[in-house]
Amino acid sequence: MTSRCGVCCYNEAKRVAIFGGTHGNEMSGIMLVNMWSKNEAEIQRSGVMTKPFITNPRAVEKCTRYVDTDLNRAFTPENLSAPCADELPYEVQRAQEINKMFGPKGSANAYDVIFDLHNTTSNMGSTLILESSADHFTLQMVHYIKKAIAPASCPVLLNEHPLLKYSTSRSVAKHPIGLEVGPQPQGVLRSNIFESMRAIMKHALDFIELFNNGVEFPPCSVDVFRVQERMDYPRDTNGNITAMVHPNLQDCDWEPLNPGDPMFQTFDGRTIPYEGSSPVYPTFINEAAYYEKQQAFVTTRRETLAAYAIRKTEQ
Ligand SMILES: CC(=O)N[C@@H](CC(=O)O)C(=O)O
Ligand SMILES: [Zn+2]
Repeated sequence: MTSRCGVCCYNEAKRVAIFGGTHGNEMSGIMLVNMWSKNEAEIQRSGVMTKPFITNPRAVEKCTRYVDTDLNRAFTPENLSAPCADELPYEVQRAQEINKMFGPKGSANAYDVIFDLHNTTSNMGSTLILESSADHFTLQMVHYIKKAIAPASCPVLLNEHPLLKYSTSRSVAKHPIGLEVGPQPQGVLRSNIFESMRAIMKHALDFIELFNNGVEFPPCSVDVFRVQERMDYPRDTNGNITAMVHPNLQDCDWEPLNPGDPMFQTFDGRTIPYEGSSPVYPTFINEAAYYEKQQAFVTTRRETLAAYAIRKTEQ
């Protein structure tokens, strides 16, 4: 809501959750959430209730992405309204439980903010994932985090593509935000990745505390990478991949890929170039979990979003 003076007012963010283990083999987020569950001091802020929570305990137990189906695709209206039944896939049942605890999605009762901690095998660094360019609270938050961790960089991935957007665990909150840090192999804990995640969460919670204390954040602009297109590996008629990510592209997340640049390399050494008409910024390059999703990487375009000034609604 914009008031007459052009400031966007949002309610205080009193209920905040930090999700880990939405994917059971992404270790840094899981370890942080387990650590904070034992000792909450580090994530406590005045006037905020912050709940660390393991979203997919069975997958964590098995150290696998999921048991029956991807939990981070399961928060669809159909799944959330399906009659409860033991025959439902485990993650659909779990999505219903999470929706009861932290939602209901889209309602006034839902948690204010949910951070969802993920790790990627891609060389993406510390990436914040937004689901809406119209949420000025999260835009201001990522602006604050980017400034706080500079000169280290913190790219923002905006996933509001009509077809490529999916129904995430965090989407039950009023203000969902994903944190994706890599590279970290599946099932592996790397101290540098763990510490990067921890630092970003510190700044994110500091922002919420300032906001709740009545600080007004002035209008600002935020550079984001908007999801454009899913690029699959070349495949044969049986669906088997016939090429790999080209060495020139491997690990080059967020760097421009120009028309004609090498994209894939076939097993017999042939180069397959990128044939788009203009430069794009690839990310999630060679993410292990995306082979099954027919995705070698996703292309993005750079965009600058305008964030309105925000402050808390006066009670
Ligand atoms: C590697 C990985 O799991 N990435 C997440 C991204 C996100 O949370 O939006 C996913 O596909 O669900
Ligand atoms: Zn994940």
